[in-house]
Amino acid sequence: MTTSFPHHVETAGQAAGRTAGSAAISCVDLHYAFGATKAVDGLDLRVEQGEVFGLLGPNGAGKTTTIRAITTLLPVPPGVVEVFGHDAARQKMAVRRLLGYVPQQLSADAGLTGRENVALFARVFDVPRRERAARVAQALDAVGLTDAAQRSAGTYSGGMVRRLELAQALVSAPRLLILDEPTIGMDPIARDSVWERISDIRAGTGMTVLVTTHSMEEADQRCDRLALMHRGRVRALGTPEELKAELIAHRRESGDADPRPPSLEDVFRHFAGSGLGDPGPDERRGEFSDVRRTRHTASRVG
Ligand SMILES: Nc1ncnc2c1ncn2[C@@H]1O[C@H](COP(=O)(O)OP(=O)(O)OP(=O)(O)O)[C@@H](O)[C@H]1O
Repeated sequence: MTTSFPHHVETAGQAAGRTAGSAAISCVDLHYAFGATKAVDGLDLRVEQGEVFGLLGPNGAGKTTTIRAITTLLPVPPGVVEVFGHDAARQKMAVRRLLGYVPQQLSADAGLTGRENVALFARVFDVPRRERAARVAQALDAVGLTDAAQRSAGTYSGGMVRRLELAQALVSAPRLLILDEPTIGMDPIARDSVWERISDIRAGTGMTVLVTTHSMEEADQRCDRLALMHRGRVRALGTPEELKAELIAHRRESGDADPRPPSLEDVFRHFAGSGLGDPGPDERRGEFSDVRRTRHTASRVG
């Protein structure tokens, strides 16, 4: 991959508000409830600059709610969530300018071409008009969609749709990329292709990545550190190897003589009381309509 992806350039105002050496993401005692449901219940989280950080947990653990708080889409009190030192309550626009977000819901429009979809995001994210065409072309190139850019997104395979959504998130050259289940509905080849694109871009820009996934293999292979969420809190935190070592130590202390080296699945079964596993029917390359079925559907996709 030869694409040189642009680095995020801070304005003077952004730089002034940023704490030197700040974490990419800091959440301190984050709470969020939907009525009586405590979706996030005292979450502490620190994601360092430049790492690929995996947020794992069973359905309903609070991962998406946490992401929505970080992306300023849910209201949080001042002083609780910071992104590169910017307060998500007081400096919403500064936070939004720093991040690219690929939500679970489809964000590509089937009726537009690939290029039009990315151009739309360039406008929404305020990429300067004179840079737009070049940045859209770079983003499409970075995800390997240049040749398909003139085709309608409705003709794309599931893997191509996800790469298109990645291009949409990348067109603003984010310092923090947030991916909510980026490879759901993809076969292993399409999955690897998405991660290779992300890895290429990170190598050029140092971009931080926060990802949620139900795939243990993805978490093990792609993430520098992981947090396991359960019932709105972080229950375990560390590199995949540290988490496995923690389970071995726990087995030793509790007299459990299981001689098998633990897998991440074992770690999560231990901390969350149940396994995570991949959602079943997604191990195939889907068409646009399949992706739509396997993910929550954005209302603007017909
Ligand atoms: N808009 C909402 N209204 C009411 N309850 C909600 C809403 N969004 C989330 N919840 C509830 O909050 C809790 C946490 O949900 P959340 O979507 O954050 O979990 P998650 O870990 O992302 O789950 P999944 O792996 O299924 O995506 C769940 O009990 C969920 O039902």
